[in-house]
Amino acid sequence: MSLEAIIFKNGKLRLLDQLQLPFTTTYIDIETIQDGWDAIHQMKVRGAPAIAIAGVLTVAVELNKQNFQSVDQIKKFTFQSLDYLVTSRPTAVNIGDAAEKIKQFCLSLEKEVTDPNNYKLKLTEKMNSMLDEDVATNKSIGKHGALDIIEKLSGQEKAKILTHCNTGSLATAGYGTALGVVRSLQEMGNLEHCYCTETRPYNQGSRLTAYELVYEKIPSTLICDNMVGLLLSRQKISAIVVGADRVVANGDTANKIGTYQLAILAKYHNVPFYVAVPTTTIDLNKRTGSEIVIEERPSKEMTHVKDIRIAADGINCWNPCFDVTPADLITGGLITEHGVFKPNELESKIREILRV
Ligand SMILES: CSC[C@H]1O[C@H](OP(=O)(O)O)[C@H](O)[C@@H]1O
Repeated sequence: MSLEAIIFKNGKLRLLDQLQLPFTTTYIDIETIQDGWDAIHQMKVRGAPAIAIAGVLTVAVELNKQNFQSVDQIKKFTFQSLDYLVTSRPTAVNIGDAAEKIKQFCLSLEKEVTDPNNYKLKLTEKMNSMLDEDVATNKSIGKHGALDIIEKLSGQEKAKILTHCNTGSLATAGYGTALGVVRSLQEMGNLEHCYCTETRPYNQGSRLTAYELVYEKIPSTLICDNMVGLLLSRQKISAIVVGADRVVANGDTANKIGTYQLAILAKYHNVPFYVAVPTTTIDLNKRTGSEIVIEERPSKEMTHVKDIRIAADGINCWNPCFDVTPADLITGGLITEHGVFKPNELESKIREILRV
C-alpha cells in the first residue's frame, strides 16, 4: 500500500491530515462523531470514496466504545450518526450512498440477530469491509481504464496522461480511481508520462497527487491549471482521466472545479476525456447535472496559503469547489469497476449490473 489516508485497527480510526501534506505526515485520532464530521468538513480527509469510508468508520468507533442495551438502540444511534455525517459535505454522493447501504444492512441484520453485542460485531465488520472492497474496486477501475487507453495507442506508443485534482490513495482506501488508471498503465509498462494539474485553490494536485507520483517514482510533471491548453497544443496527450464526486443518470459529472474547462479543451484538441468512477459515485436518482448541489468553500482557501495572504485584502471571492461536465464532453467514457461505458449507455448498464 502506497499511502494510507485511513487506518482502522482494533476499533480505532486514524486519518491522515491531508491539510498538512506534503510538509508533514500527521495522523489524527477520530474518537467521536463530531471528530469525524469536522475532519471531513475541514477537508483533513477528502475524496469522494475516502469521505464515505471515513464517515462510516467514525460510527464504528463510537459503536465499539459504547454499551448498548438493545439492537434497537444500536440501530437508532447508527441511523442518527450517519444522517449527521452526511451533512459534512454536500456534493459527493458516496457518503450518502454508504449511509443508505449501512441502514439497509442494519434492517436486514435485525431479522437474524437479536443479541446487541453480536449485532454490533456484525455491523462493525460490515463497516470495516468497505476498506478492502474499495481497494478491489479501484484496481478493477485501473485495469479497465488502462486497457481501454492502450487499445487506442498506435504501434509501440506509450500513454501520456493528464489528470486533475487528487484521485489516488489519498482520496480512497487505496490505489485510487483516475490515478489508479495511471498506476495500472505504469504496472503494465504502457505509461510514458503523467501530467498533473496543481488544482487551485486547495492544491490537491501539487500537494497530494504530485506527492503520490513522486513517492512511487511514476514519471510525471506538475503544471498549473492555466497551462493545460498549451500542453495539449504541444504534446500528444493520449487521454485526460479525472475522478468524480457524483455522476448522474445521463452521465453529467460533478468533479473538482476546473474539470469542465479541461473537458472543453480536450474536445477542441480531440483528446479522449475519461471519468474514472466506482459505482458508489453514480447517482441514478438524479437525471441531469443541473440537480447537483455545488459546494462553495470559504474565501480564505483562495486568499491564503498556509496562513500567508496571497490576494488583496478586501477583494470579493467566489469559491465553488466543483463544476459539472456535460455527458457529451466525456468522449472517452466512464471507467467503472465493471467496464468502460459511454454516457448514454451508463444508466442501462448500471441498472443491469446492479439489478436496480
Ligand atoms: C476519487 S476522489 C473523487 C473526487 O473527490 C475530490 O474532491 P475533494 O478533494 O474536494 O474531496 C475530487 O473532486 C476528486 O476527483
